[in-house]
Amino acid sequence: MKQEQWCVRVPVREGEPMRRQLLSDGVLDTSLKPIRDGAFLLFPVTEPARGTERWECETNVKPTPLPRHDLVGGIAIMQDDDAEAAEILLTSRPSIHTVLHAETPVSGEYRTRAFRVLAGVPVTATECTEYGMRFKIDLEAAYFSARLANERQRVVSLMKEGERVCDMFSGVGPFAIALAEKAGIVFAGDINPGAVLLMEENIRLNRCHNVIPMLADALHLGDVLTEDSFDRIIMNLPMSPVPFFETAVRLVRPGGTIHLYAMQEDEGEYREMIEGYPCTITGERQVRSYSAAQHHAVYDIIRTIE
Ligand SMILES: C[S@@+](CC[C@H](N)C(=O)[O-])C[C@H]1O[C@@H](n2cnc3c(N)ncnc32)[C@H](O)[C@@H]1O
Repeated sequence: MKQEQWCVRVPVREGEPMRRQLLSDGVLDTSLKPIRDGAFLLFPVTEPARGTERWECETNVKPTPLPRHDLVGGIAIMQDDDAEAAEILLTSRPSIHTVLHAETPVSGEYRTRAFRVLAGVPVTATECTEYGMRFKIDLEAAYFSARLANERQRVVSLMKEGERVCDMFSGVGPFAIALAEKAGIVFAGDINPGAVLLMEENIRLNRCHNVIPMLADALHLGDVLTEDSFDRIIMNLPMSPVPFFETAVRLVRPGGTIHLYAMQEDEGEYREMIEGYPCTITGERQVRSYSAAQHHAVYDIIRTIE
């Protein structure tokens, strides 16, 4: 049977890194095998994005297509409430211990979701690895997205050794722990006690002696941390960053950088707000698509040297 499929094309020698990246982005269609086309490999993906193409394939479709899912550590998350499909998924992927159905979208102050167990071990906790780091997570207790793995590495690549960093909305600590590799010190705060507990475990697990976890409302960080002292600020609360931007500008030193994450429909939606401060935007890029209308964007911002 012939069918059309969205694929990402890469030279064969770049196949494995691309497979890992697509897997960590949660877009690799694991129900289909990669396709060899001369010197290239085509990886079937579950959603079209920049750089994907339509490809007609006929011979490599496995008999039972797997249901669509996101993978976080040993947990598969299905949008469909289909226990039969969940069992198929569980039995065909030995690394999956639990299949969950997301009953609500990401919501509330803690940015969490409610889940129901469809198959496997009845837990919402798991461990995942990202660029050699290990993270304990509990999907119902605290936010975590594996789709930001490459973005965290992009920020690491921009850093100088010994930087003083503040992660204002750190969750279970993936940014703080990734950046700790180069930073002198990272202050990492979150308002969710469950997230801070997991962050403490992850700091221990990854032996990051330079990360200071804090149970803190980001609005008040300016009262406890030294103003004008940070080389870099991470602001990953993309649904509502505006009330916190003033604090970020207070904390960062002149010439230091703020990475502001924001959910937006059109490019440049936050430019006017940012330009109301003594700041210069040095870059704006799309990190990932979020829904048909919105994408998760990052603005790289430098505090102006007056
Ligand atoms: C989108 S998550 C980002 C987590 C983490 N940076 C990551 O990439 O996985 C936003 C986090 O901000 C936290 N949060 C929400 N409001 C906050 C506030 N006023 N102060 C501190 N943290 C807050 C939530 O609990 C949540 O863990």
